[in-house]
Amino acid sequence: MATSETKTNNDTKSSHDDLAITLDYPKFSGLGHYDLYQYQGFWCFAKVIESIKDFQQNFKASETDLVIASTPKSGTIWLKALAFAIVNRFRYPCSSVSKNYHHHPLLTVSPHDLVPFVEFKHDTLDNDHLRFTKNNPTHDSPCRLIATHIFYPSLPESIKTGTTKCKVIYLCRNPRDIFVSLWLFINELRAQLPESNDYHPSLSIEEAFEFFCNGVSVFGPFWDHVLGYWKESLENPHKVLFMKYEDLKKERKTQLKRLAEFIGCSFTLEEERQGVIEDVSSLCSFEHLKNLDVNKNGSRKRTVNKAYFRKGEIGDWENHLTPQMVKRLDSLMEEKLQGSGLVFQH
Ligand SMILES: Nc1ncnc2c1ncn2[C@@H]1O[C@H](COP(=O)(O)OS(=O)(=O)O)[C@@H](OP(=O)(O)O)[C@H]1O
Repeated sequence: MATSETKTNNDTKSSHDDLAITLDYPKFSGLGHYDLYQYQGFWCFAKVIESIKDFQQNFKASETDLVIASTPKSGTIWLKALAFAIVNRFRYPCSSVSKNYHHHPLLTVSPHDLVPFVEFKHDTLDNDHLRFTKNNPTHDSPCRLIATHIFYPSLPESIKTGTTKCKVIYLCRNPRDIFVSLWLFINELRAQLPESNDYHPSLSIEEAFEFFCNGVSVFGPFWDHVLGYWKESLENPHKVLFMKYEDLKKERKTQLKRLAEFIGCSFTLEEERQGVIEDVSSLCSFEHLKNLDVNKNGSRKRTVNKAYFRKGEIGDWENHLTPQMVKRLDSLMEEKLQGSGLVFQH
């Protein structure tokens, strides 16, 4: 690893530690790289709490805001790309034969920078990372897009209960694949840290699984995360759209139409005829995004962009989980989601 990267990681870690000293929240150190703190019912990093408080206290939702919410590793980066492509399609055409196609921001900027997480402000390399979200909506781009992993009840009041028509799109994924993706991602982050006496090269799947099942995961417990948004989507379907990674994979066109309609910029019949939905889908496909230079070779402060594009498949859990793990996770989910009507496909 390059010295400058090591220094950045050290700096980031020590600033997390400094802040951590002042925190009065339940703490979990088992992940081995950064401690997790339990804030308003979910587990997250110290620095994130600072940003969340800022978001909760100072964010004022406007009519046209669109909040992309998700549980980590559910394909957030994909939904960010899709939502960005859909709301900006008149300004930035998605068809590769259009003469303006090469100016499309998704070709050169990570979706995580185009639609930033409000809680990861400290992790961006770009001081002006909110430049796209700051854009006032125009007739070309009807929405301001922001993203978050925080629990539904912790969203700012102006998003949840304000008189604004601000909308929330939630993405989740089956817990078996979420767990595997998260475990491998944590190990990817750990691999980028410098070695030290108390540093373990990787977190074993058994350890990580135990933590996950006990509810200790980044922005977990997983089941509380999904249930918060699920219940709100049932009570307030015009406010919260609940989407699943598996549906997006299997019924791409139907789900993109559903997404655009919810946002308030449905595809017209003429657009459908011209293949605009397919264009959006191809622009944001796993293979296409993964192979763009920015997503292959670019990086953020703590993470290389390629870590967000691993396999992009349904069912990779089969390569990692034992039958006993599957059984335990399934019965845990059955117990936690009982009576909610929420089910996952694997
Ligand atoms: N375009 C596209 N299509 C399908 N799947 C995709 C796409 N882009 C990313 N991915 C897969 O999504 C997983 C990363 O999830 P997140 O973006 O939610 O990660 S994060 O929470 O922002 O860290 C991660 O899943 P796994 O491959 O299973 O680890 C990515 O590979």
